[in-house]
Amino acid sequence: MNWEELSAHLQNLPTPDPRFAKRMQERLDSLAKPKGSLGRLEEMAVRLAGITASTQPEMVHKRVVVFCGDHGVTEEGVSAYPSEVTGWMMETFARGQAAINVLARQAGAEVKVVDVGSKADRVPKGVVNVRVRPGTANMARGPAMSRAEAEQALAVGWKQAETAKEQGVQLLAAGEMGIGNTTAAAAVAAVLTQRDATTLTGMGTGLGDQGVRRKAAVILQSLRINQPDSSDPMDVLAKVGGLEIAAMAGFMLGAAFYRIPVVIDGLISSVAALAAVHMAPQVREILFASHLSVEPAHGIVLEKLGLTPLLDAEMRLGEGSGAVLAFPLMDAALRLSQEMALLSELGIHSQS
Ligand SMILES: Cc1cc2ncn([C@H]3O[C@H](COP(=O)(O)O)[C@@H](O)[C@H]3O)c2cc1C
Ligand SMILES: O=C(O)c1cccnc1
Repeated sequence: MNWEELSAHLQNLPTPDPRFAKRMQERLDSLAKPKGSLGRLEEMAVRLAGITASTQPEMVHKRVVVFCGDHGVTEEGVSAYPSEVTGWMMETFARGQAAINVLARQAGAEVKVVDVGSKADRVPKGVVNVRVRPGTANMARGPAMSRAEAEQALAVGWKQAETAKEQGVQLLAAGEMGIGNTTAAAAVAAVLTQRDATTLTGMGTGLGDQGVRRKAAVILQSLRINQPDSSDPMDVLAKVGGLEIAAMAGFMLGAAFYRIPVVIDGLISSVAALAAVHMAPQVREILFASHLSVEPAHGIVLEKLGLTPLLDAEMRLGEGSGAVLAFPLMDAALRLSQEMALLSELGIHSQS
């Protein structure tokens, strides 16, 4: 799908069907428990019913897509690890030995790894090679990429949602790998939330206080040099974003188009979500926030999205790790709606 076709779809993304959401709420209210007592699990089941237009949504086929891209801004010393780690982790994903592989096995989900812009010498077997360019340019010196490249990366993500639909995937998670991407994510977050970049800057992979101060200065310089237009999310993604961030935004837009729920992960995927919502507000309706990352910008971004995270496990990994941890909670929510006895079967009535 080319950019013109894709952007035409953005104008009329579907919204959840309130009739199915209402029927699910009625069903939950009739189960053998006090009304509302399953809290956020109930909310999840209701939302899933609306998104899938079904009173018995099935989330059997689950997938996390890990979008990989490198960042030219690593030249400025903004990460505790070198860029080469992105390629090494792609190898590890392919061997099934990264944290995301373990957590996905635990959750009964597939892992799909997509190289949208790494600088790795070779793309490991099993990793989808759709590289738009080998890493972004250093955003502290000029735009990270051209608008056309950002659009291409976005289309890569959309295509992954389309493929998931064709393959019958019922639940998605958006993950990423890209050394330097907490810098890009904080920069995009600063523009889209209109907050001061310094307060949004965190340790990433493990910078100390001095490193975090330097990183904040690099973000401020990148914003000053590029002057991204906050009313134009594509401009923001191109100038101070990243290839995997743009791809994740496209993935979420595509998932909204195909009515597939997406669980977002930590800071980076949440920033991609915010960019997607700025392009098409309906995207929010298919998104679920999994956890609250240690990164200081994450809570602010989730608040802007209007989403409440399910877990706070003090994680700061990425890859989609927190997102797949939330998969079993969604399974639980749906099983409860399907397997519990009804109050009426037990002859129980509320007295209020
Ligand atoms: C071994 C390793 C595995 C990772 N898996 C995810 N990340 C995470 O760390 C990176 C972002 O942090 P920063 O902006 O500080 O570079 C991303 O690749 C993210 O996915 C990793 C980082 C490392 C070192
Ligand atoms: O919040 C995240 O997802 C995160 C934080 C630090 C490093 N990588 C990812």
